[in-house]
Amino acid sequence: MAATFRGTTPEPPDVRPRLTVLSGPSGVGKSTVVAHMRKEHPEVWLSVSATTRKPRPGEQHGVHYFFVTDEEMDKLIANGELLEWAEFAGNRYGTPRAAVLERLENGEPVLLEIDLQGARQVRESMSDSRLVFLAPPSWEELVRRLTGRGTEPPEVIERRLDAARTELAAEPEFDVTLVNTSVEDVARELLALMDVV
Ligand SMILES: Nc1ncnc2c1ncn2[C@@H]1O[C@H](COP(=O)(O)OP(=O)(O)OP(=O)(O)O)[C@@H](O)[C@H]1O
Ligand SMILES: Nc1nc2c(ncn2[C@@H]2O[C@H](COP(=O)(O)O)[C@@H](O)[C@H]2O)c(=O)[nH]1
Repeated sequence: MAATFRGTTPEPPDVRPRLTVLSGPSGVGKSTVVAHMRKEHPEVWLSVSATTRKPRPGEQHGVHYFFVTDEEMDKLIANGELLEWAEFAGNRYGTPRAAVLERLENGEPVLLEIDLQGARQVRESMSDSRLVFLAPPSWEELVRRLTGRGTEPPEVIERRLDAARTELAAEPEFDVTLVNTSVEDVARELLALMDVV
């Protein structure tokens, strides 16, 4: 486990946090790690976000995201239905509040995969949450992964890399950093942090 952790492994908190936030720059591998983890541990509940982004090939409404219009997103925000929301690289994203609170009330492990702005909002509103930063092994590898995924045109990749500079500088704000060198190792470490294994 020590191979992937950076910095000091935190002391266990007095009360086990049940809400885990996974954040990190676009393309670092958040979705890949979460998918790997949930293949063997489907009991880890991942919040499905709402977004104004258009679906990528293969993405399904209600599975990967709730794909909404700008007007629908306006309403979700105005009605207080989002636990947090942010604009990221030209699109808006938000976490539906009710589903998260319901799972937490049932004592289920809950995972959010969101950007830095959202992570900061959750830290303010849910003080017992644990914030995990997923870091790339290097800047060059991050660029390679984001470009190699082939889902965004060059100008969107540039916007995401601009955001990545800010996100990487915010690493010290997080409780734990995991370096995504190996998907299997990070998935195992995340499960351990969530007390799932
Ligand atoms: N440890 C790894 N080694 C090599 N490639 C990886 C690793 N983890 C993820 N990848 C690859 O990097 C690319 C980006 O991964 P992924 O889409 O999971 O990133 P993400 O952080 O969820 O991005 P976004 O925030 O844009 O949604 C994918 O092509 C994925 O296969
Ligand atoms: N603040 C929030 N950020 C979110 C949410 N859902 C996803 N995200 C983050 O947005 C970027 C881009 O995602 P992509 O699917 O378009 O590549 C990435 O960092 C996600 O983690 C959310 O509900 N709130």
